[in-house]
Amino acid sequence: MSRLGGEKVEVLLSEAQLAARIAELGARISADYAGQPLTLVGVLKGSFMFLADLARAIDLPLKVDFIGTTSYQGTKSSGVVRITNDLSRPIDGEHILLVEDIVDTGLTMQYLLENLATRHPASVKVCALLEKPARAKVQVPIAYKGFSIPDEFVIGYGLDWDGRFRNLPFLGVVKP
Ligand SMILES: O=P(O)(O)OC[C@H]1O[C@H](OP(=O)(O)OP(=O)(O)O)[C@H](O)[C@@H]1O
Ligand code: HPA
Repeated sequence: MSRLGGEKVEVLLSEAQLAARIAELGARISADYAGQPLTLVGVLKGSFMFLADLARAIDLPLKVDFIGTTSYQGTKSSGVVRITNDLSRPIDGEHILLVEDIVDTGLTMQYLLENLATRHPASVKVCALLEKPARAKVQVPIAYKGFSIPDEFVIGYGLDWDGRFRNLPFLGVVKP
């Protein structure tokens, strides 16, 4: 049995498409933050693979931290965002780039932007690999966006369905 666990999965974005776009995002971020102290904050768990690739595409002396959130059961947002792991240290005075796998309803990012603002960083911006505009419940400013995707529940490249499929190297959709 493969990492697909017997499910039929259609490729939405291939490894090559993801890599090409992440290289572009990394080059833009490198230019925009040149000469400034940058901290990437990965939103766990879904962003772990994107953050690993994005960090290597940024040619700056950056720092990395993580914050864990959860709000989904299966394919449904509960609407309640909970922090499961907090940042490891204070961020006052730092330029923070929140690195997120997907902005779907936008509720997770809205919560995090409000929460981090209370910690007095120099700036906070969002880098999201994916955005699902059709499902937005709140508008979130995404400074660096990889792809807009259709209203389908996607898996792979860090994103899960009930905890599974995070280790697919591409982004896919489960087919019935
Ligand atoms: O815009 P939203 O509707 O809030 O959805 C986006 C969030 O949902 C997923 O996280 P999840 O809560 O499933 O936790 P996980 O990252 O551990 O899978 C995803 O990784 C985002 O953080
Ligand atoms: O489409 C999705 N897939 C996986 N996790 C998610 N969290 C929000 N939207 C999604």
